[in-house]
Amino acid sequence: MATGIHCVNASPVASVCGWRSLGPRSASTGSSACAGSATGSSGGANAIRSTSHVCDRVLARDAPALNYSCVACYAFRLPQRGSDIRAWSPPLAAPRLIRPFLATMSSRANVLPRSQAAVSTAARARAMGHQQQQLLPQSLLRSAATYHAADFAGALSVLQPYVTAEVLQPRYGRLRPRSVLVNAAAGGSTTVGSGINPMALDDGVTSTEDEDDPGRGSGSVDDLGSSMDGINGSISGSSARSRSGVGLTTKDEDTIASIVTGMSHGSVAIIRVSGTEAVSIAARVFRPGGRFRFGWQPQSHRVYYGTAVDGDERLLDEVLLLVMLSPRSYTAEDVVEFHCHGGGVCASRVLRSLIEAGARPAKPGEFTLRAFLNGRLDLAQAEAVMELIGARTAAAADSALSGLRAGVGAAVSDLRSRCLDVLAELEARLDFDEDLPPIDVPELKCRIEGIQAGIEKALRTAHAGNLLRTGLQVAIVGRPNVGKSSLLNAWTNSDRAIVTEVPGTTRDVLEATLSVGGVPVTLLDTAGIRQSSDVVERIGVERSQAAAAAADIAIMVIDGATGWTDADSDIFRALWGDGPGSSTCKVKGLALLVANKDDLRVPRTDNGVGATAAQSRSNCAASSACASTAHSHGAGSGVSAEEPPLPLPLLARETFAAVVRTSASERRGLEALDSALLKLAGAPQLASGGMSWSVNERQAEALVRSHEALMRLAESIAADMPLDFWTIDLRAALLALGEVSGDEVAEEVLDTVFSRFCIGK
Ligand SMILES: Nc1nc2c(ncn2[C@@H]2O[C@H](COP(=O)(O)OP(=O)(O)OP(=O)(O)O)[C@@H](O)[C@H]2O)c(=O)[nH]1
Ligand SMILES: [Mg+2]
Repeated sequence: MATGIHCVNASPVASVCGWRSLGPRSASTGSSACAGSATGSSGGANAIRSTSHVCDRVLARDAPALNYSCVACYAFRLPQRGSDIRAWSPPLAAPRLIRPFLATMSSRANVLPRSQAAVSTAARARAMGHQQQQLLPQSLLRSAATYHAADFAGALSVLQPYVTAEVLQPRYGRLRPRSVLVNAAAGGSTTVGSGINPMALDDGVTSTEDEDDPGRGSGSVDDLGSSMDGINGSISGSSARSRSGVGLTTKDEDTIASIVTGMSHGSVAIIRVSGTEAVSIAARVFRPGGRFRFGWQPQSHRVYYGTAVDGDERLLDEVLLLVMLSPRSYTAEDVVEFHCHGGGVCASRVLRSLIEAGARPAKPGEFTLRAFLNGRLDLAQAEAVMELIGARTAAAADSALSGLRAGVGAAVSDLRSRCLDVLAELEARLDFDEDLPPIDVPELKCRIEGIQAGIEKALRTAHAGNLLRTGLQVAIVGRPNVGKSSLLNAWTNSDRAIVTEVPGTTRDVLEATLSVGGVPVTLLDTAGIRQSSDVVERIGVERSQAAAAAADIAIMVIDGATGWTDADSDIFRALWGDGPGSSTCKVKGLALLVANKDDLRVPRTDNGVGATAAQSRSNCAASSACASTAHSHGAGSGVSAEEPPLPLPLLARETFAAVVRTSASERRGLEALDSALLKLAGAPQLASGGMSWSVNERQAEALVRSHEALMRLAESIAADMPLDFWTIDLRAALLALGEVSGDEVAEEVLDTVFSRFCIGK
């Protein structure tokens, strides 16, 4: 026996798993007199002595059996010896930190001498599915927090039986948190007699209730979450209190309510109520109809018909009530939804009545925040919810859905766990250098490069993801009458813009939206640019130039039948050129050239006759008679590929990334325009629907930091720096990866993320 950590080994569950054998010298060294039984069964004073002992050993790094506690200290940010234990609050998203803990456990088992049982425990821990592991965190964290009030050895002693019990118990429903705790306590953990009884803080879910309630103990995954909630609730409250007064991310016990369907004039409006009091508050407002009129005991995932009333029993609306009890709800809390008549008035009245009955109006993003804090979603998934709600195209929604289904989180968790594996190996060398074979540096480098490649792969999704989220603003500019408004109408398949043969028809900037290969595009039709004495037209021209300068992509339209003219050169000089004639509004973004009215162009022949003919017809370019004649001549397909290149001044040729021939009146060349736009925007694969999840700006920034830290690590390895330096960079990489999923994230970041949500989300 080495330390208080080994107290757990005495627990029936843990000893079955061979936990004791994980430390190489645990059985033989006998380096401490602080046996397990002393920590747990003899109560507070011994526990504290034991804790000090454990701390000493962690700091001295001389106790092999404490490797796991090092990892847990790191994962749970347990305080160092001497720090005020009361100031500790678990990291906000610590629930998911247990996964790295498990991963490390596994990798330790790979590098350290161990028993066969330990290997199989570790292997099974690794084999545990993502969802199962997600169930562990909250209860572990919160239980750990309770025990932590006494000492962190106690906290770890709670973690271990959970982990081992989870490994051993494929049927989660058979596992009762209380019984596990009792096991831990009986096995010598610090709980009993430590002065803090975690059950005393319980939200009233006693083990008897758990045992008796078939709905909560039927063995499903959800049921475990439910039964653990009693424990969870207690510590969440205390940890929340310790963070009180800070931003939105403070988890509180209020029951919140909000209209979640917006105030539009739909036929149905939904009000969501979430929190421990959701059912009782709803019961004060809801009057069931039919056979429930004389007695109503709401059951989860049932819909009830009835009415909503105010405090004076005045009828507010006829409603449907949907009950979703914890943890099988969006927030993992008790949730009740009122489905009212739409139109705003009914829902507002019912919401007011719910607030009078004790609910608090939800803040923006608070439902999703609770889902995150309760371990229902990771941070990347929470962000995906926001993206899904705000998606403007089907491709953007698909990408958000893919993120919501743990796309980003899973990929980053995998990278993180690989980082932890490497870290575990390095730390093992720091702890037991003399016992272990030297590090295989080429193999280590290879693993680090693999992680970097994974980060780079995730980063490659950032640009296309950003395009899907924010879309593109595209301004159409050119001289009057070249067909800008016609092009906007044809492209958006609408009659949005007025089209006439009178030059100067469009006077102001006009907007229309469309999806180009899944990218939401905002098209801006502008007034034709020319010198004018008309004050209104002059203002219109100024706005055209400003729109072109501000857009992501400027499309300059010319008359494809006449080709490039001097008037086009003037506009080009004004928008792209320097010196005389250039405007103050310069186009800095990307540029395309569209040669419209291609139906009027006479194809060039080898002797150039066509060009002359087209030139001679330029005066009637706008007339429909000419258009039909040109068409009968079999004007081009709209794509310049098989056509001779359009003669352009050198500077223009260098400025425009592509030249596309179109006929707005015949709706030709629009696919070529789509492709050119996507290619220019850097997302050609979007057109083929080849986009799944993508990282957003915040996640990309964290991934870049992580990549940089791994680069530094590679440099440290190349420079043959001491191992300690390697671990510093590796920890930095881990920290940055943890920010993506929210495993390790500052409260301010959470506030920023969730404040972008709107009310009711
Ligand atoms: N034959 C032919 N005529 C076109 C085409 N596109 C536009 N036109 C005609 O050209 C004329 C001007 O079209 P608009 O779309 O109003 O041109 P605009 O560039 O918006 O003009 P302003 O608003 O004055 O700047 C109309 O008579 C259109 O029918 C085309 O592709 N082929
Ligand atoms: Mg126009």
